[in-house]
Amino acid sequence: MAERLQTERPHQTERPMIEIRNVTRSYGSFKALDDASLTIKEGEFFSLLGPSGCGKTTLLRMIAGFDNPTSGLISVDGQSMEGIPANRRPTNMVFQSYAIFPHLNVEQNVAYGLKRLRLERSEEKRRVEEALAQVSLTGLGKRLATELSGGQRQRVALARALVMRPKVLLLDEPLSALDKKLREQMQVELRRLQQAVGITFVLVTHDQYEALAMSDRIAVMFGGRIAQVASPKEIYQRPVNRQVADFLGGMNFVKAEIVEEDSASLVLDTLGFGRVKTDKPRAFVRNGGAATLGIRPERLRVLWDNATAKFEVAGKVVERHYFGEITHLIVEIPGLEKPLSVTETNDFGADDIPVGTSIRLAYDPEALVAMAD
Ligand SMILES: Nc1ncnc2c1ncn2[C@@H]1O[C@H](COP(=O)(O)OP(=O)(O)OP(=O)(O)O)[C@@H](O)[C@H]1O
Repeated sequence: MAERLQTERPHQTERPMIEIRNVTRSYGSFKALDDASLTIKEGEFFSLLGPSGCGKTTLLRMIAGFDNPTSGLISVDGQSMEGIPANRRPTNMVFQSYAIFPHLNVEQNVAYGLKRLRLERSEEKRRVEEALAQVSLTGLGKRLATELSGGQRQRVALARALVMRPKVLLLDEPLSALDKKLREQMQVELRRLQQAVGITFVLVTHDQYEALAMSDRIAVMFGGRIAQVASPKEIYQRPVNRQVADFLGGMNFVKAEIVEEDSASLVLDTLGFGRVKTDKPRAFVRNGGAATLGIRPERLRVLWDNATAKFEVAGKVVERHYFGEITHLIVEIPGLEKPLSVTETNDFGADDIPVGTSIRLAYDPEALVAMAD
């Protein structure tokens, strides 16, 4: 396993590539970014994720040098970026609106930034060809930008950034203009490309699935502040609060009371799930005796016929929604103020359960997550 991971991420190291230290960006009294601190490692695919207006583009633009912090420090590859203009930074940015020149062909577009390096013609050609191969556009060099599909144009924009061999590639919602299917295909390609070239990628996105699918780590942001930085799996399975949990897909929230607490675990009393012991999240800040217990809809499973489970809750189906391969059931549980949302595959007939049926749901206590609010 360790060997496989190494080949998958040959370039990732523990060395800090980008350091953000107490960075604030104010517009008058409004803080678009509020005291953000973050370390992005060499070779990492890192995403800044959050709703519109949370400050993610502001942070990306300051790393690129298109904007400056009101206070705080940004360094890239061990060097402070203070006073260093965008074109002298070891970073390159790919924009949402491809920003490629319609009157130039693909090769000329890709070679554009290289001109100021005054390379030998043969070297320039070699680098352009290499960049086109990296984004699977070999053979399309003579095409005009206007003769390309949206996906191909996005690749030209990528090649144009890669040809400069930056230490860090900054991507501002690069896939948001593409349709769903192409976007999903490009997500896989972008991830592969990042692993092949080994450059540190920083992606800005408001799409949680995109961030989960592509990133080594994610920073989730709200209102100018970083709420959580962790791997996709940890962010999804162990969100630090309701806001993060909610933003990363569906989550059932159950009111709980803290009855015991030590450094690593919590014992909670709930109405629907009884008394449960859970891991204590790292950033757990006690807010009196109340807490929230969360469980993802897909971690609740329908118990068929006489099957039993060590951990189960019983209730009644009040709504059923069909989504092709899965069905969403809304299940009322005595004692719970809100019904539970359950996602079940249709392999066993969840799509045929009549509304009004009494059912039992199994869960793994490992899937229960405690949150402070
Ligand atoms: N030049 C400016 N003057 C005043 N406010 C600004 C300026 N630029 C950005 N802001 C504000 O700062 C906040 C953060 O903006 P930012 O563009 O970083 O958000 P975002 O998370 O990238 O959102 P989106 O996904 O919509 O691009 C927003 O409330 C925005 O209105």
